[in-house]
Amino acid sequence: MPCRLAMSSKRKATSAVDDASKAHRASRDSTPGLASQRRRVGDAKDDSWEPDEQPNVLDTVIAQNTQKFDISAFPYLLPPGIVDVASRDFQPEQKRDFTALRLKPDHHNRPLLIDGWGKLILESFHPLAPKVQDFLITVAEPLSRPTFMHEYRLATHSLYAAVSIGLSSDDVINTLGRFLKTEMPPNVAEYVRHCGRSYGKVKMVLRDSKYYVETADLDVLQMLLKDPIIGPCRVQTVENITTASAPTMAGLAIAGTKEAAGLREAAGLDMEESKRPQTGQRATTTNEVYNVLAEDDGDNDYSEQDVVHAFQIQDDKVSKVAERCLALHYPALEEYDFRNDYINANLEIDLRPGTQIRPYQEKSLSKMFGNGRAKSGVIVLPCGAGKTLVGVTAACTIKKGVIVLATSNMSVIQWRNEFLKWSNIDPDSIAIFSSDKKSVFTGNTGVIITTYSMVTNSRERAYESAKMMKFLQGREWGLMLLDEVHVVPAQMFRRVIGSLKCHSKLGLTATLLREDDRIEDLNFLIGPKLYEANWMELSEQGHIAKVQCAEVWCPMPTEFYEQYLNAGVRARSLFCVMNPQKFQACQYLIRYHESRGDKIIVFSDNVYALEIYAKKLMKPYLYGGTSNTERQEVLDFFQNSPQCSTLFLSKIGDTSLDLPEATCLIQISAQYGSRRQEAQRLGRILRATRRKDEGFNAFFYSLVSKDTNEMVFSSKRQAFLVDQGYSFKIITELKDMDKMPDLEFGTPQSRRELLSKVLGDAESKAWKDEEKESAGLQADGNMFYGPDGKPMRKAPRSAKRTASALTDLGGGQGMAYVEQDRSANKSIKKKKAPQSAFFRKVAREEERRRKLP
Ligand SMILES: Nc1ncnc2c1ncn2[C@@H]1O[C@H](COP(=O)(O)OP(=O)(O)OP(=O)(O)O)[C@@H](O)[C@H]1O
Repeated sequence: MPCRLAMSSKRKATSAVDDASKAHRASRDSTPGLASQRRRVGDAKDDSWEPDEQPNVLDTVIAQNTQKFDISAFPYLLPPGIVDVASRDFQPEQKRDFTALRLKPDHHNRPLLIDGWGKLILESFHPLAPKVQDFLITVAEPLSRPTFMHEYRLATHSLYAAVSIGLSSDDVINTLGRFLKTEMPPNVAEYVRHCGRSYGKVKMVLRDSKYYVETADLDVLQMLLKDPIIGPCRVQTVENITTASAPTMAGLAIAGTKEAAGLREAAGLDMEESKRPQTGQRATTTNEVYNVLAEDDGDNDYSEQDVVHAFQIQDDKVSKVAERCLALHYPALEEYDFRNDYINANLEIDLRPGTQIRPYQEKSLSKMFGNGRAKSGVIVLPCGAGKTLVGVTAACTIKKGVIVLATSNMSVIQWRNEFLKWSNIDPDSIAIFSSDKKSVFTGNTGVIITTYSMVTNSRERAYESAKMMKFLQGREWGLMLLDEVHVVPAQMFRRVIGSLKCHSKLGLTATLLREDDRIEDLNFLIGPKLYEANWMELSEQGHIAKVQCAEVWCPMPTEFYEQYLNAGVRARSLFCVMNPQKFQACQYLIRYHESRGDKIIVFSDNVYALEIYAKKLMKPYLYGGTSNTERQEVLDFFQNSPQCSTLFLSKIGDTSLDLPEATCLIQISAQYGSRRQEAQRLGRILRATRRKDEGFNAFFYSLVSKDTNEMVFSSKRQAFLVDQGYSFKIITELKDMDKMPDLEFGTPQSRRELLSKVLGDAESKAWKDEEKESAGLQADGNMFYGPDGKPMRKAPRSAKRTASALTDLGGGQGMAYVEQDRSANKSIKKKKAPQSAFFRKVAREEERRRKLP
């Protein structure tokens, strides 16, 4: 490590400082697992000041009021926007009170503890831990997996997922019982049994382009029909309820992967062609459906187990019905018996013979195809762990029409390339529907790759787009692949689910996170979480890079801090990022890592700061306003030239950027407390090609201005990564930084000049440049995220214009062009020559070299 942890003796005495520090501590304390992770920093045996170990007024108050403390009575103790300490730190403590539990005599041989709320704690250092972990990942939801203790929770969805792959409630209870240090609490056992009983009773089936709710249980049918929400969603046709013989269950099959080494052939792959389900016999049309069906039941040859009763629901009510079924504890399963689908055309697609599926990819797919059918749900793998290949393999297994939804045009192209790379699909069978390109596949069926915004666009469409949408909506798809599926719960994307008819859906993401509470909605919009990989395990195995994370505290010079305290909320972030000591830390770290041969990405959300930093340090930079050609040029240069070791990136680089050369990341400004952005940025260095080198480590530095809101946000941002097992070291001082030659802003005079420049620009330029960023992003079809981390369709209100590629501006690409700020466009036009000082410098140097004799 280039840095030394050192004691910061200075503590400013202003009340504002105390507030900020308190806020910081409170926020840290409010993050589950964080405090313990922070303490691990102490393992470094330094004598550094540790925030967790300082006496905290809040802790004292809490300690004195353990039984009766009501945080709402003390709102002034918590800074606005911080989750209250009482509910995060204390109530869960009560829930995790294990004192009443009786340990089994041989408890030391067992690695698992459970409380009365279904929370499980695994000793991950126990010899049995790997086995238990495999089981837990099937039946429970991982909450936090730091080095020594893993937390899981038995949740309804995870139990449903377990039952769906053939585990019975008793299997779950007995297996857990074997691993537990204590007896299983009876209420938890009852809860598991309850989930087992209701699971699988209701199914959502797509047949002949119509959606049906199916059940074999007449009591459940009656309940659903009488339900005030589900009842009205029924399609009132002559044939209200149909009764059919139940389709036979088939064995496990991951078809289409037989050529792929590494993917275990599952039992029953050579499944018999089972009988096609008979199509519906008419049952009755009366409102007293239940009674009549009951009579019918007695009259026909079917036993209750052998028949299913179904009623059709309106296409646009599918997610509403699914949501309600879940609320009634009868989740509507979406399972696709693709082997017995004789209606939809087969797609010629198989994995290429050389394709080697990694074990965790195989495991995740086995959860999807666990009972011989394709289950809808979500697979969570870390950034760079190969979600695309998982999606491609699922498509090769189902072998029916596939629709892929991606977040940007760039991602659409990447998906197409990955399909061609991993599978033997005919290139003509892949179509693209994006703002840049529209193509169709030639055969009866194929793969179509599009963006969320294309299929949710509610504006009047160009003729070509409208035709394409009709094509998408007018047929059944075997599989819908939803990339970055965490965006789906946004109101505008929900429509996608209803408007496209798919037999199965697979959501893929690294960060099943939203700052709102809508992530749970994926359970009925897509399906349960089927698999979530362990980041630390994958980095131990070399599939993703090992990363050392650090938060570098950068004190602010007094004159900057005064301005910071007097500034409004938005301008404060400008002073934080323009803090000259932060600049120096960034300069120091770049120099250090360049000298080690690292390739460095510096991330700044603030485009004004991005430009100033990059120009001063003579490095290339990219932001939303950079043209596509220059963007490609800069990326190629960064990847291939030893002359370029550092690249400055705005948030356009957060996702979908494959830069395997990058080994170090420095974050100077970020989007408030967004946990997802932190993880996505870390993802840029997880794919480092050098990850398999002996002793290799990538580095992630988050630079925060000390005693400011940045510290609070930083703690919140890290929470997700800490739960994945990363620990952030706190660096309070960079060794010998002030002795570094050419250190910028080393004199009071230069700092004063910087301050007056920032003050002068604060009102105008700084924020105008954010508009440029937004414009560029919109042209790219990327998502915006608001201060709360929620995805937004449009640029923030301050954005005045939409820039795009010239070809798009003709209106034929299905994108509307709005120009409201003409002067801003002029400034874009002016910038035809390379904007980057770095490139100008390279050009000058080349010119000089040419002139040399
Ligand atoms: N089984 C595999 N064998 C070899 N290479 C693989 C395998 N799986 C994935 N990869 C490679 O790993 C890299 C990352 O894959 P991919 O882009 O699909 O990751 P991702 O999980 O989608 O990342 P992000 O979340 O950052 O978009 C790619 O270069 C891909 O080709």
